[in-house]
Amino acid sequence: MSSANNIVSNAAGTSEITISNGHAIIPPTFKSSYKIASIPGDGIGPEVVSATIEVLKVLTKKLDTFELEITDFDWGTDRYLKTGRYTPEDYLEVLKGFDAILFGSVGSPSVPDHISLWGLRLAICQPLQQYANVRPTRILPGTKSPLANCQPGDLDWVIVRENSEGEYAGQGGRSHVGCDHEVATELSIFTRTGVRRIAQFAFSVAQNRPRKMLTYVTKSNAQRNGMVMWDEVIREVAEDYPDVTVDHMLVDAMTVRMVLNPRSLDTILATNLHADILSDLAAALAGSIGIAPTANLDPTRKNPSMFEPIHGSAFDITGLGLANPVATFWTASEMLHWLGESEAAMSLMHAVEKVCAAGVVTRDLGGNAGTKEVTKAVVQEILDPKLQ
Ligand SMILES: NC(=O)C1=CN([C@@H]2O[C@H](COP(=O)(O)OP(=O)(O)OC[C@H]3O[C@@H](n4cnc5c(N)ncnc54)[C@H](O)[C@@H]3O)[C@@H](O)[C@H]2O)C=CC1
Ligand SMILES: CC(=O)C(=O)O
Ligand SMILES: [K+]
Ligand SMILES: [Mn+2]
Repeated sequence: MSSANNIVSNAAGTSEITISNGHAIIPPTFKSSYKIASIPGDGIGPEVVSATIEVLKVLTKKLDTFELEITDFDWGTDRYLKTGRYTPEDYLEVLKGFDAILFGSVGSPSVPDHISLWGLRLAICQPLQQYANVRPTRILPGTKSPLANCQPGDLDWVIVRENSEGEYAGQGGRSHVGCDHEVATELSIFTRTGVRRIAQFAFSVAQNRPRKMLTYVTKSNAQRNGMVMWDEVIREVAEDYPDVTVDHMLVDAMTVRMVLNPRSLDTILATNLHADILSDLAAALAGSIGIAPTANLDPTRKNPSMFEPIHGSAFDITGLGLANPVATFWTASEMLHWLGESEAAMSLMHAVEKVCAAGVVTRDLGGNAGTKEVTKAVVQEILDPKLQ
């Protein structure tokens, strides 16, 4: 039987991992030192990843309970332009030697986006079976939602995104290229196994959150095959989680509900494409895409999982020192939870929240601090003897 586990962000703003599939339990393996592969990538990726590594070094030194052995990889567009590949050929074997991967972003104005995305991010997530993409979103203290009357606590969601197939399966092709009668196909692939495993995972997440609510999102009116199978499989899986309240939304109406009734949502399950879109919307509703984290998990723990901010390379602000590092700090906190280092994970989030509450925030959140000022403030909070 496949197993699922979950990252649970609770309403108090802390996270804890519970690992369960109703039956199987796969706890993390505690170590005195974890091997982390750092892949900063392109654009603002290196800016936010280096800020995060600085913060992690201070945190681990202060706690003195475990070490992070961080190895930096230059995999990205510069490497592609020089060698024709984003990674070395044996990159999967290399990554399998690590406990986790910390990723920035991939994408550059000098390479078509589909080449860069498939050359690095998807080339890692899909073969490593990181099928569960987990995207917690909430309004951090001291920051504001663009929604009128939406306070911290009114928007506290975890979006679970299918991360291995669906609309991003990569199947399709182009014929008669360049001719008037050119035809291009983009085939979505939905497997019963793939839907079942992500549904089990999402139900576990919902079950471990205080409200025990799952909203699943499809488009099973217009799309009458794959999406209808999604609905069927989710209803089957729901029978194993009788304590979870389930409801269903069509994706178009879901955007309306997210904006008009954020309190009515808790855990959200959607396909690769739908959840990709909904989670950028969720981040914006929580204040900025610059705060939102992602975990790309292989819940079986056979392969390392990968942690990244949900945002991309942000060409418009690259090199200006304006990138909000909070998304990657929160990402690192999720990574620590996954490794089982929950105390460290919570300390990091407490420090980030105190800095946000004090108004030391970047432009995207309405402040005037740069990446460096926010990073310095978080480091100072971590060093504060009062920080738990
Ligand atoms: N997982 C990944 O590596 C992803 C890569 N991409 C790639 O990134 C490139 C740019 O994509 P876009 O669609 O422009 O999305 P994007 O997320 O890079 O940027 C969208 C907007 O959000 C702002 N933004 C993003 N992160 C921010 C941060 N930390 N602080 C402040 N503002 C921030 C940007 O300045 C921009 O205005 C493309 O090549 C795309 O394929 C996009 C999304 C995810
Ligand atoms: C590629 C992209 O936008 C994402 O993974 O969120
Ligand atoms: K990213
Ligand atoms: Mn995205």
